[in-house]
Amino acid sequence: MDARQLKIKAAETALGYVEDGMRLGIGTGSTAREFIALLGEKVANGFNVIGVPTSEATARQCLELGIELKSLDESPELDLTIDGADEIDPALNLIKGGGGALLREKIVASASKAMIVIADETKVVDQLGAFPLPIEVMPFGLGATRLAIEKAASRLNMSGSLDLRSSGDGPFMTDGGHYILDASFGRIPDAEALSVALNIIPGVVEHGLFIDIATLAVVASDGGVRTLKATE
Ligand SMILES: O=C[C@H](O)[C@H](O)[C@H](O)COP(=O)(O)O
Repeated sequence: MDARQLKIKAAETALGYVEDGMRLGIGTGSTAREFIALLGEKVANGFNVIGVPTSEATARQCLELGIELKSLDESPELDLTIDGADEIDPALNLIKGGGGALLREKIVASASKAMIVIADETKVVDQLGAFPLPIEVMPFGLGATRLAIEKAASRLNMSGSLDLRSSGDGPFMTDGGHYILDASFGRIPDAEALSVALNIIPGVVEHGLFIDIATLAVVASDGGVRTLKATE
C-alpha cells in the first residue's frame, strides 16, 4: 500500500469512533484531509456532526463538503478530536505542527474529552525528537526568544539548530500570525520537562509537544490497522 492508502485506512478506522450528533474537533494535515473526505461522504448521506476545525485549510475543506462548523466559542466542549501527528511515542505523547497548525490543534484537542491520532506506521517512535520540534513564536523579539529557547534546551542537556520556517518568499506565518522555529534537538529524553521549560518563555506562543492529550492512536501499516493506547 502507498502512503496515501495507509492514511485512508487509518482515517476509515477512526471514523468508526465518530457517533451521530458528536461535537468533533477536526485536525489538519494530509492524514486529517483523508479523514475529512470520508466524513464529508458520511455527512452527505445524512450523518450529523458539529465540527470545530483546527486550521483555515481544514475549515475550507469542511465547508466545501457541507460539514457544519462551529467555533470553540460557540461549542467550547467537544466529544472527540481526530487529528494526525508527526511522531507518536509509546505513552502516546506526540510531536505535532509539521503543517504549522499546532496552536489551534492543541487548543481544540485539549477542549475534547478524547483525542484519536491517525497515522501510518512511520510516525510511531520509541522516543520523540527525530522529527524537528515546531515551536510557534511571536515575530516580536524573535532573537531574544530564540536565545531563551537555546538556553532552556541547554539546561536539559539538549542542543541543535533552530530554523525559522520559510514559506518560500518569507517566514511561514501561522493562522494566528506567528512564526515557527523548527528545533532539531535530536531525541528528547524528557518531553514533559522540555514542554514546561518552553511554556514559560514569554515569546513562545505554543510548541508541538502534546503530552497526555491523545487517548488512542490508530496506526495503519501493510499488515493492517492497529490501535495503541497509552502505556502509562
Ligand atoms: O500542523 C500540522 C499537524 O500537526 C499535522 O497533523 C501533522 O503535521 C501530521 O501531518 P500529516 O498527516 O500530513 O503527516
